[in-house]
Amino acid sequence: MSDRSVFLVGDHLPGIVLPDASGQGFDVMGQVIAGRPRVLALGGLPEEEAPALESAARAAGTVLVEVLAGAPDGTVRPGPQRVFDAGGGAFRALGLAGGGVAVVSPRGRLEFAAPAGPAGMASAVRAALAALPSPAPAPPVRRGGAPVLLVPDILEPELVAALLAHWERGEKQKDRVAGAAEAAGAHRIKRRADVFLDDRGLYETFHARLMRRVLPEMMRAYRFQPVSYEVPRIGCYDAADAGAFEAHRDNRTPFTAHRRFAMSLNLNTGEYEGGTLRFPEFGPDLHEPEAGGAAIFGCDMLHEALPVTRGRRFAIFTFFTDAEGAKQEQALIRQRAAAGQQGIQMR
Ligand SMILES: O=C(O)CCC(=O)C(=O)O
Ligand SMILES: [Fe+2]
Repeated sequence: MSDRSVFLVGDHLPGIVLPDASGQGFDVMGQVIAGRPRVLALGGLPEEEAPALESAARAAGTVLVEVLAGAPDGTVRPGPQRVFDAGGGAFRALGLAGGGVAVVSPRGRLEFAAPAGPAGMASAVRAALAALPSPAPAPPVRRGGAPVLLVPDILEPELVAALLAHWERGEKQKDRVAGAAEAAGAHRIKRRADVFLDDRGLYETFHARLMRRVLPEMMRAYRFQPVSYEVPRIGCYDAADAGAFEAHRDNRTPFTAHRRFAMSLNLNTGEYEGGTLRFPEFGPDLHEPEAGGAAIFGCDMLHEALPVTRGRRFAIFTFFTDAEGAKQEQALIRQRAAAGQQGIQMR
């Protein structure tokens, strides 16, 4: 397995199917246990501690799984689920080649990974259990709302800071909307200063996060697999400018018809007032993912970014498309090139 298959904390995990003691496949991501935290003890637990740890895991609403190096041993015993990873692929993919504790979040992400040897394994499992978020108070019953996918923690704070610095340095495009016909009224609709993400290194890191943290969520929620997305732009809505993007759909011009899903990923929160996202066709709910998290929604949905009334709101935006949309988009790019308009060049 190459380095590319090593998952970082925060990445969405694919199916992890390993044989149990009798050789039967057990999927750590399978529907029988998905939706609960799963605590993986890679390297196994001391036999005398395993039953108590399993009870503690169960009491915490989690599933404890021992992942053992070596082939299935044919011994079925009470205690935690035991699975076998003879090739060590799961150990390496989780970044714990030498063993340790990994936690898979209810959402299906690698939430935590810490190396531990046999002597420290029991206390590492206890520490992981203690660090799990406590269960939410009475959950709300929803009877409406927009079909918008909210994905937290896509970008880590360092990457957010680098993107903000890129905006500071970059050439600002003010109030630009796709399509000449709308451009005249652009300032009315959109009051935002954008900088394209045209730095290759930053783009590549951003791309890697989308691949691991956004595409699997879009597949699960919408069964949609983008084939491409527009060059992302970092936007600033400034209260000084009554920054806002009034109600619109994202695919209603010849220049935007190829778009299928929009992503609006916040780069800061708590530093401005207003600036929330609203889908007026679906009621008054306001959406504001925490910094590093995004709202992803279909491009046919009417939406607006409410005016920023204090401070500045920063976010990064892109639009995903499918194979058919990508063809349309390529045709547009060729038309523009023929008319002497250069696209965005990566630096
Ligand atoms: O500010 C937002 O979150 C939405 C931006 C938006 O709708 C757009 O760029 O088309
Ligand atoms: Fe939009």
